[in-house]
Amino acid sequence: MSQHFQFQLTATDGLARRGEITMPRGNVRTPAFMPVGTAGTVKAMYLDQVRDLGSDIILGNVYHLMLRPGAERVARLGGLHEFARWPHPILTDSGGFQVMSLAALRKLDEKGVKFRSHLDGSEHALTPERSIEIQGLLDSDIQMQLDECIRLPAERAEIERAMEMSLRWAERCAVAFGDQPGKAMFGIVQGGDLIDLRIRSAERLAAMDLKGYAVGGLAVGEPQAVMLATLDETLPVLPTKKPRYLMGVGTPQDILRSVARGIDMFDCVMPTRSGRHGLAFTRFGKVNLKNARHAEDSRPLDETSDCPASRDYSRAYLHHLVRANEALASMLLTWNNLAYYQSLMAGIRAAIEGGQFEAFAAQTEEDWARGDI
Ligand SMILES: O=c1[nH]cnc2c(CCNCC3CCCCC3)c3[nH]c(NCc4cccs4)nc3cc12
Repeated sequence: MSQHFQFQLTATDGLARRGEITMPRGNVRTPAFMPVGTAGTVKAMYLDQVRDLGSDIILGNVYHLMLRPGAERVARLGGLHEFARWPHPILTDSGGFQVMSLAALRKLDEKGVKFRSHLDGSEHALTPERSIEIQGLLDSDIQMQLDECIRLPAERAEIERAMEMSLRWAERCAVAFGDQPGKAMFGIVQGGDLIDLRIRSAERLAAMDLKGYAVGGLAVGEPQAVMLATLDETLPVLPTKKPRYLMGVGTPQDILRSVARGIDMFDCVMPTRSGRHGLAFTRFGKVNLKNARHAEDSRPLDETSDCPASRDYSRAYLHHLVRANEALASMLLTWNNLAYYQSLMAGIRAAIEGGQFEAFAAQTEEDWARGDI
């Protein structure tokens, strides 16, 4: 623990980095996968389980929490850590991305974004200043700037307008955040799939000397090759000694290939959301437990796992639970999927420490290629 937000690189292997973020509430081993804890909970999990799987940090969601129960109410109740009984680090998003994908009747301009709640139609406004204020009320350890993420494909003019506005919003967020030694505010690189705009965005954010940098505007419909090529061009422009966070990514393969390019932090709804839809991630690929072929398969998902959900329950039972739409299906498959993601991250961290990352990545991808066993 440290009273200040600090990031140390402890090993590198090619462009892959092993590091540690130290904060007052605890340390985050990188490369790190951050489970999505939307409204102060990782759906279908107890947070003690999430912790026991090796999660050092979870995500909190401004959009949901500002609408319900409200940021001021969470603050009155002691902040998000106290409210959700998660005493470890929390990274909160700005709320902007979800406004653009969930809210009704949105109006976005230089000031910020006005929208109506998808819950009760009430009017709300998110400005850079209000987003940082809300993240402060939640007592978030790592706060994200408000940005505008453009879905791809898009016209250059549109991508440039959103990228430039996101840079101005980064400045406003940095001013609103001020100087909070034990916390961090991360900027977000935008620029779509246009390399010159990506470089301009990264250079201007690097000049702001922020405590960490996210790469946004990816995993929004572009091919994986475009995402990876964008990382190849963007990451060299960002400071080496600051954490890099690739937002919304991704599949196990996306994670491996992004770590290989120098990404330190990931968040993705995939393991939790797909677990609720009957999909299991295993070392040998994905298993769709809705499929009738599992109806009499007495094997567990992975007998070598130390996670009970992966080791102790037959696929036949899991198939039955999924077909019966039982709550236990979501619980066991979310548990399995997060266990798999965190074991992948632990393997990645160990491989970088041992200078074996390339071999680890190749073997892992080969295991998946064996397909659905
Ligand atoms: O530029 C971006 N700026 C801000 N957020 C982004 C996000 C959301 C990251 N997860 C937030 C979580 C906060 C807590 C609740 C859950 C989300 C992205 N997600 C994706 N792809 C995955 C996608 C998911 C859905 C559509 S694309 N690309 C993203 C790009 C940006």
